[in-house]
Order: sequence, then structure tokens, then C-alpha cells
Amino acid sequence: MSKLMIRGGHKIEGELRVGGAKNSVLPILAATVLNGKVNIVHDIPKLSDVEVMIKILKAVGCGVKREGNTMIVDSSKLNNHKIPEELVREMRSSIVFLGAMLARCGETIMSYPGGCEIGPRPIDLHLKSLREMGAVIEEKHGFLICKSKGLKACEIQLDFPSVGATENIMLAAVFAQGTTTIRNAAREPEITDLQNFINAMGGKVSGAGSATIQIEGVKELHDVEHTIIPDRIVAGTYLIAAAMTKGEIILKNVIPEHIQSTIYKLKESGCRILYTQDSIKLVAPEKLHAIESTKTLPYPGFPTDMQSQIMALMTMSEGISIITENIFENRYKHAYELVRMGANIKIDGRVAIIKGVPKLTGATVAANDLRGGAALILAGLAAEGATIIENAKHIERGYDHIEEVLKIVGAEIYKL
Ligand SMILES: CC(=O)N[C@H]1[C@@H](OP(=O)(O)OP(=O)(O)OC[C@H]2O[C@@H](n3ccc(=O)[nH]c3=O)[C@H](O)[C@@H]2O)O[C@H](CO)[C@@H](O)[C@@H]1O
Ligand SMILES: C=C(OP(=O)(O)O)C(=O)O
Repeated sequence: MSKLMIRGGHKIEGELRVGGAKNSVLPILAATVLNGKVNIVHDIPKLSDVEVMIKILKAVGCGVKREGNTMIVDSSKLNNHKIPEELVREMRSSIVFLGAMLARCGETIMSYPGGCEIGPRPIDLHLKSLREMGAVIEEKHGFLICKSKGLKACEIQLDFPSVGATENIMLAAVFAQGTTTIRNAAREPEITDLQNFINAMGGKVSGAGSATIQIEGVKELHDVEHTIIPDRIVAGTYLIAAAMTKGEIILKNVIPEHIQSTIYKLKESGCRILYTQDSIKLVAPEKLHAIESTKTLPYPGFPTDMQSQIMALMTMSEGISIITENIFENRYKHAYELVRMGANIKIDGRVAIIKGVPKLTGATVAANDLRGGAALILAGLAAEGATIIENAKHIERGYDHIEEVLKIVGAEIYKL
């Protein structure tokens, strides 16, 4: 998909089911190499990032079969520890193969991961932690050449609760003799999903969801069947679509606890929220109010992956809203595109000041990254007239057929 066209002004109304979380699926697919057996994983969304993951799994010798939203990965015939450079560079999260492949093969070669539209994304914490576990990692000509003669359990203190580094350590430590402890671990729900997946195949991980995770090394793993948790970022995006179009939406298959920080902001903007155990209903107000201060933080703080979408909402919220982006240095490219649609946004370093305007107007804009692209769709749904989004392929990394889904709830949106 290279371009999307949206004719704005239709209310987003109706009911949707939220699918599996991209940020759970990617490390869990990497984890399928661990057991050397059959992995059945349900609720896998159709995303371009998942396609890259499948290509990597096939390249190392795994059998991969997709039946609807279920994927069967047979890692028994894994026979190659080299991950093709073009695949690694296509996707940042290919880096989690480092821990998984070291645990399974004791060696791996891969290039530095790609995908840096949102600012520098170093991997120093990943490499430092794996070295502490006994991996020998040479960095040569843009490649990581990693070897270990049996990783050893140890105590790892992360300088920052990095999601990817926490996952890499969890994967690497699965067979390490003794108990590995990660302090200042990331607490994202996707970390808990990875823990549950590893444990379902016979691993011994505990503490996910807290800042201290322990991984007791085991000798072998068995077949596994697992269902991916719902995507909290996709859920938040669809709630905002209804909020910005004076609509009303019910989302099924959500875990309300996972989206509390987004709900809190939507309530401040005047939206009414009703819950059941696994569904959320949002009723938009006649007029959206400004949201005083939103600071992106590691979970359970407000997610950086919702920053672009909440900014889209703020462009039409009466008053002044302020965002501070604390996670990524350069995650405001969408702001300049929103300005082309009539938004009033000033950026000063990590701070964005958004003064709500009564209406946005359709324009030709460009998606520079995944969530920035989603923000432009949201703005397009609420804007007067037609919006064309170029480079829409970024959006396919994290939203399963977004144009089809939005059509179901009343949007006029087409692929061009
Ligand atoms: C596939 C996946 O799950 N992606 C998510 C994951 O990315 P990812 O795992 O890459 O994000 P991290 O939590 O690692 O990064 C957070 C911050 O730590 C810094 N850092 C990270 C690692 C490192 O070795 N050194 C270092 O300095 C990063 O530059 C960034 O400023 O968490 C991010 C933060 O919630 C989300 O935006 C991404 O959607
Ligand atoms: C930044 C994101 O993902 P990734 O880490 O896969 O680039 C995201 O999901 O918004």
C-alpha cells in the first residue's frame, strides 16, 4: 500500500475486535526457535513486520505455516545461524533473534538492525547484557558476530528499562545454568506475554510485569500453544478515531488495564468510557477539551507509541495541550504533516505545544513512520475534505488492514 485516501467528516461508530499485539508477536515468533519443536500461536495479525519475521524463521530453517490468524512454527530443523542482512535491516525488532539464536545455537551472525525513523535506537544495553552472560560479540563491518560456549546465569542491572533488551536477556537465559535476574526490567504487558509463552513451553520465568524478572535455566523445552494478547496501541488508536469524529465505538478483545494511561487522557478530553471485563465503549463529547500535560514514559506510563495519535486528538481539542516525548529523540515528524492540515503545533526539543483549532482540512501529507502515519489517518477522518497519505506502507507494519477495519465503522477510506 503506497497511498491512502480519506474523505473526512464521517462519524466512527460501531463495534470492532482488536487483534494480537505486534510487540508481543515479534519477540514470541523469535522465541519459537528455542524449543526445537512445534509452536502453535493464535491471533497473529497480518502485518508487514510479521512477514519479515516469517522470512527470517524460514531462512534459519524453520517450517512456517499460516492458517488464518494461527501460525505453526516447527523449529526442529533449524540449520542456519546466520540471519540474512536484508531482513535484519528491514525491521528493528529482528534484534531479539540475538538472544534467541544464542540460546538455541550458541552462535549467530546478524547485521545491525534497521528502521530508525524515530531517532537513534542504540543496542548497547542488549550487547552489554549478553556479554555479561558470557557471549562473545564482535562488531565488524556492520555485523554482530556472536558466540557463546554456554551462556551463564547472572545478575543484570539495566540502566534503562528497555523493552527489547529485557526480551533479549529473557530469551538468552532460558537454558543458562542457574538463575538470571534482570533488575530495572521493562514492565510492558508484552514482556508478560513473552514470559507466559516461554513458560508454556517449559521455561521457568517469573516476575514479568514487575521491575525484577528471574529466569531459571532449564535443560529442554517442549511443544507449545499460545494466544497473543490484544494490541493496546491499536485499541487506543481506534478509540481516538471515534473521539475525533464525535462517534461512539465498542472495542472487543481488549485488556482495559493495559490501556489505562490512554483512557485517562481520553477522559480528560471529555470522552465517556464504559468497561466490561474484555471490552471498552467510548462515547465522544460534542467538544473535545485540551489535555494539559502528557509525558511519554515506560509502562505503566503513557506509551510513546500513542504519542502521535493523542497529538492528532489534541489538534482539535479546545485549549492548549502539551506533550513531552521522553523515550525517542525524534518522534515528532507527524507534527509537521498535521500542520499542513491546519493544526497549530509548536515543537521545542522534546516538547510539543498544541493549540486546538475548530477544524482540520484535508491535504496531501506523508507518513514518515508507523504511528505518525496512524495519526494522519485519524486527522484525515476528522478533517473537512479529502486527505491523501503518501508512504502509507509504514502503517502496515502495525495495523492489520486498517482501511478495511475503519470502513466497517463508517470511514470513507481507500487504498490508492
Ligand atoms: C517491537 C517492540 O516491542 N517495539 C517497542 C519497543 O521498542 P524497543 O525495544 O526498541 O525500545 P526500548 O525500550 O529498547 O527503547 C527505549 C529507549 O531506550 C533506548 N535504548 C534502548 C536499547 C539500548 O540498548 N540502548 C538504548 O539507549 C532507546 O534508544 C530508547 O530511547 O519499545 C518501545 C518503547 O516502548 C516502543 O516504542 C516500540 O514499539
Ligand atoms: C516504534 C514502534 O515499533 P518498532 O519498535 O517495531 O519500530 C511502534 O510500534 O510504534
